[in-house]
Parts: sequence; structure tokens; C-alpha cells
Amino acid sequence: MSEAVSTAAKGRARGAGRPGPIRLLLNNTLAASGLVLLVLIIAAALLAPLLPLPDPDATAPADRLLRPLTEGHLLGTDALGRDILSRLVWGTRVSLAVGISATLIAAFFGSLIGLIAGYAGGRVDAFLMRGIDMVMAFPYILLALAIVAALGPGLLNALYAIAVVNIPFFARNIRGITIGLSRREFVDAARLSGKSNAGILFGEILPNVLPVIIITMSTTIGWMILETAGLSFLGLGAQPPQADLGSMLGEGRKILFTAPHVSIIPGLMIFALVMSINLLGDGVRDVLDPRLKSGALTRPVARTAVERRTVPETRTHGDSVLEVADLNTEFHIGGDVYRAVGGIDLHLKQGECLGIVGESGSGKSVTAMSLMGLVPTPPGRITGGAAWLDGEDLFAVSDERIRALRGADVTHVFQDPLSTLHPLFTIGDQLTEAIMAHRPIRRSEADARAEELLRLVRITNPAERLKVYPHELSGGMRQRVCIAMALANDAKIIIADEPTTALDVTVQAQILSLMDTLRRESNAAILFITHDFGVVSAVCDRVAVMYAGRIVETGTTEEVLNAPAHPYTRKLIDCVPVLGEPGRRLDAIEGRPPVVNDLPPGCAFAARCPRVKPDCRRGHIALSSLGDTQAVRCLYPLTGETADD
Ligand SMILES: Nc1ncnc2c1ncn2[C@@H]1O[C@H](COP(=O)(O)OP(=O)(O)OP(=O)(O)O)[C@@H](O)[C@H]1O
Ligand code: NI
Repeated sequence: MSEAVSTAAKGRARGAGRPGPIRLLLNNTLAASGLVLLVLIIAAALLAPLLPLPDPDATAPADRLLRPLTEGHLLGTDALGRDILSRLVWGTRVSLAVGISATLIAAFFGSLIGLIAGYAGGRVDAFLMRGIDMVMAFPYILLALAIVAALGPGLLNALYAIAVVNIPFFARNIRGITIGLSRREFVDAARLSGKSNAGILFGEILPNVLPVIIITMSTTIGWMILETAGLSFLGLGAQPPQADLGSMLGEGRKILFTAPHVSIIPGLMIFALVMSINLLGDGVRDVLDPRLKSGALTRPVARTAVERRTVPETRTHGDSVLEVADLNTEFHIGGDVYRAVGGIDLHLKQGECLGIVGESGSGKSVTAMSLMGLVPTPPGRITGGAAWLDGEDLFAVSDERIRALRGADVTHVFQDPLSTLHPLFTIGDQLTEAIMAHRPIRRSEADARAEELLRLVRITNPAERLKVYPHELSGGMRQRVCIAMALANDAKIIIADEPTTALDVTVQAQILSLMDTLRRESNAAILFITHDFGVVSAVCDRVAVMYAGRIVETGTTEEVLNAPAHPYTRKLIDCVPVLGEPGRRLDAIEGRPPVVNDLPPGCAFAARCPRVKPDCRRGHIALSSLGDTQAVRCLYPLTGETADD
């Protein structure tokens, strides 16, 4: 699957009716209850001056230690006869204010340090991060105590202390993210466009880091409130007569056994406050985490969900290794349904190579990934059809069976070998691992087999090459290694998804001829995905042209190349430059493919077709045969005479 796909999907996901962040948050019951509780607590704290509460500091020795539910004192009184309800509300107000301010201070300085260290790197990074390490090396509460001891007890000093000890959390978190971001292409692009470092840091990187800062804040604020309470409990925070939750707890400690309510009530309040903040914080993290975005709050499962509305019963090509009938794969994003694959039929005989051609986004990769259940769910699901591998319906078999088939009977070769090969293991390690994952053989046998595989893909010096790392090989060599890996377990089907697109023309030709030879030697069938008819003509026996999730034309390579019947096929063929024919027209296809969540009725190509007639836009158009092997989905197919118009 290519970059273009993921960006297209992202773009649409944003446009589609994905539930907004607030809705997502409220869908999470725990987070929503945290939010409700927190709103109640904050409302009470904010409204404290307006509530009909007695003065929290007014002592009344006569009313000492009244039990809760006493007349006039709902939650009783403390050792000095002060109303506990009133102190609780005012104390919560203080604790919240201190906790929030400390969080903001820590987030500001911590993020700034993280951003600068991560972006500048080198000595600046080393200097700043060693400082942060030193702060972290002290036991947490001891450091806070030391700071308060130096500054003197008091609420404001406790606030500073808590903020300082929390700076490392932000700094380390943000630095990690910044390092990753500052090596990304968009940052290079900004640098090349002449932006200043500060401009890049705050204009390009900060917006990407912001969600992480907010997540870190939402998950640490609860702890900060707890820590402030801890300092106050020890008498280093709020000073009498001012109350915060921690100092109330501390005052109640001495009379825990005679009047437990004096300490239990603020204790429960701290519990409720921190709990609600943490529940809400977790919810906020789930909503903001970009990795969780497309699939609401669920993680993709190991295999594409199969919810078939229609299941074809019989195979029509009994002699095929792979037969796909009426495959439908959809992406459900928000309220929209993207029909990426809308009813595909394919069949492949042993040793045969079938090309799937089409523009970006036509559904080629999704078709191929559906077979082994590799389309991410959510948002993807297979909603109809069947795929038989030697008679076994791949959509009906167990997960275990699929796992056994993946990488053994059905293997993949992708466009970018660097992203398929692990950078930290040698070629040999990776090949032997691929072999041993599917066969109970000894390491030495696997090593021998790995060497044989490299020889098979025409890599010279195979024994030496087994010891190198992927980055030591050229692009063409790496792709050969990937092909070797695909052949490691005598695959029946090799799915090659644009395997040569990233290579230069001469290397591309070598790889294509290698694949052609190998399939004849090994008798594996190849499903070859490409957007280039030139490549098709080099390796494929038959070809299927895809447009907007459907096959619009299929036939032997020769038929389709010599006499394309669908106007779209014609255009695709015209896109291929031909050596020695510099005068030939090289057309780009005007217009864009339709969006698959809103396909027009009739022919999906109608809007871009030069031969369109009114009835092309009405009703379903079936694939109709033109002879034995060729078929086309067009009401007005090109015939030999008109092919050159
Ligand atoms: N993970 C995904 N989430 C949402 N939509 C997706 C996802 N993967 C693919 N799609 C959508 O499915 C459609 C078909 O994509 P597919 O990857 O099959 O195209 P392709 O023909 O392989 O194109 P390319 O030549 O760019 O690789 C596209 O419209 C794409 O936006
Ligand atoms: Ni693709």
C-alpha cells in the first residue's frame, strides 16, 4: 500500500463524519464519569464564595469535633470547631489551583527544554538532559522537601517545588517526540525554504507536539495535586489557618481514632478528585492519540474482519490455485462507507502471472491485502465474496490457518524493501527466521537453505552476503533479498505490490526478468500489482485493469495491449513511453478518479471518458466477453478501427 493511499484515506477521514473529539470522549463511559465528577467538584470550588457556607476559618471551641450530619454542620466540625464542609470546599479550591498552576509551569518549562534539546541535539541536548537526569536521580519527594526547606514552608513554595520535580516528565517525553519529528521530511522542507530555527521549532514542530503535551498534562495533574497534598500533610504547604486538602488531612491525623471523620472526609475528596482527573486524562489521551484516530478507540486486529453479506458457493475455475469471486472490501470511517473493492473476480493458475493495473487508489493493494486478511480492521472489513486457495476459502478458515499460510503459501513482495527488512538484523538472520518460522528444521539446515535462496535470486557471493545488513546493499539487491524471502517456503502465490516502482529502469528490468525466470522455475503464481503497462508487458501472462474498485477490462496481456477495449485501458497504455517513438503522444489522463464512498451510477469512468454517452451514466454495467479470454465493462468498447482515435 502506498503513501498516496494513506494520505488519501486520512484526508477523507477528516472530511467524513468521524465523531468529534467530544463525542468520542463521552462514548468512553469511564472518562465521561470522570468528567462529570470533576465538573461537579470544580463547580463547587469555583462557586465557593457564593455558596451559603460559614467562614472556613471561624473557630468555635464550643462546637469541637461535631459528628457529620449535625444540625448546621453537614459534615461536622474539626478540632477547632470549624465547619468541615466549608473547609473542604475552600480547601479543594486551593488544591485545584495549586495543582493546575504547578502543571502549567512544569508543562511550559519541561516542554521548552524538551523541544530545544530534541531539536538542537548534540551538546545542547547532552547538557540539558544531564541536568534533567540529575533532577530525576533524586528521590522525588526528597527533592520537593529540599526545595521547600530552602525556600521556606508555604503554599507558593510548595507549588514551585512540585512544578520543578515534574519538569523532567515533560522534558523527556517531548524531547523524544521532537527528535523523531525533527528528522522528518516536512522539517527538512521547511529548512530548505529558509525558515529560521525558531520558526521551525514553534511553527512546524510545536503544533505536532502539542497533543502530547496535553496528554502528559492530563495524566500528571492528578499526581501533582496528590504531591501538593503530601507536602501540606507534612506541614510544608498550606499554613494555618488556610486549608487545603493535604493540610486538613494532616490536622485530622492526630485525632484519627477519636474523630475519624476529620481526616476521612478530605481523604475521600482527594481520592475523588485525583480519580476523576486520571479517568478523564486517560480518556483525553485516547482521543488525542493520533494512532487511535481512524478506528475510534479500538486497535486494529490481527486479521481483517469478515462480515460477508454474500458468499459465492461454487468455483468456476476448478484448475486455479487462487480464485477470487465477487470480493468486496469496505472501509467504514465515521458514517461513510468507502467501497475500495466492489466485486472483483480473479483466477490464477500455477506458474501464471496476473497483472493488476490501475491508477493510484483504484483498489489494487486492498484487493491483494484482503486475501490474507491484511487490511486493517477498523476501518476495513470484507463484506462479500470468497477467495479460494486450492479450494480452501481463505475468508472462512481459522486465524491459526491464516497465520500458517502467511509467509509460506502466500507471500508478499512490497515496493520498499528497506521498510520490509529489519535494519538491525543481517540478511542471513532474516532469511533463516523466515524459513524456521514455518518449518521445524535445524539452524544449520536453515542457513544452508538461506544461502541457496540467495543463489536462486542471482546474488553473487551468497555466503558473504548472508552476513551483511540491509543498508549495505543496493536497492536492487535488497529487492532480490525480499524476493528470496518470498520464495523461502515454496510459496504457491507471490503477491508483488509494485516491487520495482522504487528502482531505476535498468535495475527494474533485471528484477522483472528475475521474477519471470523464478516463477517458471518454482511454479509459483504471481499476482503482480503495478500502475505501469510497460511492466505488465514484461512479465504478465494476463492482466486485469482496475478502476474505482472494479475490474473494467481483463484478458491476456497480448490482447489487452494490442486491442484495448475500454477507453480507460487505452489511456493507461498511452501513458507508457516507448523507446524509439519520441513523437508518440504521451497523455496523462485528465480528471481524477471518483471517491469510492460516493460512486456515480453506471460507469465510474464516465466523467473522464471521451466516448461517454448518456446511457453510460445509468444502471449497472456488466463485464461482457469479447472472445474467449478478453472481457470489458463498457457499453461502447473500442474496436480495432477506432482504437487509434
Ligand atoms: N487503511 C485504510 N483506511 C481507509 N481507507 C483506505 C485504507 N487503505 C486504503 N484505503 C482506500 O482504499 C482505496 C483503494 O486503495 P488501494 O491501496 O487499494 O489503492 P492502490 O490501487 O493500491 O493505489 P496505489 O497505486 O496508490 O498503491 C483508496 O481510496 C484508499 O483511500
Ligand atoms: Ni497500493
